[in-house]
Amino acid sequence: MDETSHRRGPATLRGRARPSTTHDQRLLDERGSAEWLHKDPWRVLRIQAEFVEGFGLLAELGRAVSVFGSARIKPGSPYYELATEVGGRLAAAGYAVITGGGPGIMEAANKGADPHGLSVGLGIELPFEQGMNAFVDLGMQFRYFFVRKTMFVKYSQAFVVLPGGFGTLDELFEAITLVQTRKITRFPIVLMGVSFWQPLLDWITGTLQAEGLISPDDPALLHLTDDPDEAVRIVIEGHMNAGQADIEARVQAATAEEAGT
Ligand SMILES: C/C(=C\CNc1ncnc2c1ncn2[C@@H]1O[C@H](COP(=O)(O)O)[C@@H](O)[C@H]1O)CO
Repeated sequence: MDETSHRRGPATLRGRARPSTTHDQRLLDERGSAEWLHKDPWRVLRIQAEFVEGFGLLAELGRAVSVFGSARIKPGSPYYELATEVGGRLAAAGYAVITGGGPGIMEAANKGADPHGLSVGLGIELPFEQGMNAFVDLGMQFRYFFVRKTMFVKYSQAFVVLPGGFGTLDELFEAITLVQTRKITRFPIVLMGVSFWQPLLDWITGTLQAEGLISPDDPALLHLTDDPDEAVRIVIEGHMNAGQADIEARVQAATAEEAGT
């Protein structure tokens, strides 16, 4: 590294970006202001603590499915009832049901799950006061969206997505991207509410696929249904395939290890 460069972990800082002091200088030599306490590097510890608490809380969850959907859909609406149904059937099939812990579809899925199995809420701190919905058995309130999103993906074997707005679309497209890029494998994504999602699927095939922006196989990453039983069947089949693939991978690894010794 030349003299005009500065290395900070994996980052290279040159020219204007080069700091005028070192970490040691800032640690040992700075006096007075406590401003640094509010700066980003310090926040990393809070972020880290949130990961540790989340991993600790959910480590023994067992199999689980995350259910996403609008915070604004009210009890009594058909989508609320659908979410209650699918939450109940997933729990009866032995899956913990994880939601964002809020109102609307989240509350509906927790409500359906509650009498049959474990009902989980991963809430998010918002500018307005909002508690966990009344049907959450195991809950945690997160400060950071990205930490919370890691928990949904890490501790679920599938996502079920009901109609929603930006928050729901964000959660859906993150999951599709993770599956498409094989960061998570054998992970069913079920869209419930055919008339709501069909226009999006038409755009995905008619525009994204037609313009070569996704692979021809990609639209098949999404399953579409209005039937809670079919949604649960897709989840269970995906899970069984994942189990089979894991067994095959372990057999292959063991065979390779034996051959090497
Ligand atoms: C808007 C209202 C409450 C917001 N409360 C939320 N609590 C927990 N999780 C939330 C909340 N809002 C959004 N989310 C997450 O995004 C998805 C829903 O977002 P959408 O824009 O409503 O589709 C949901 O799955 C959550 O994970 C007023 O009551």
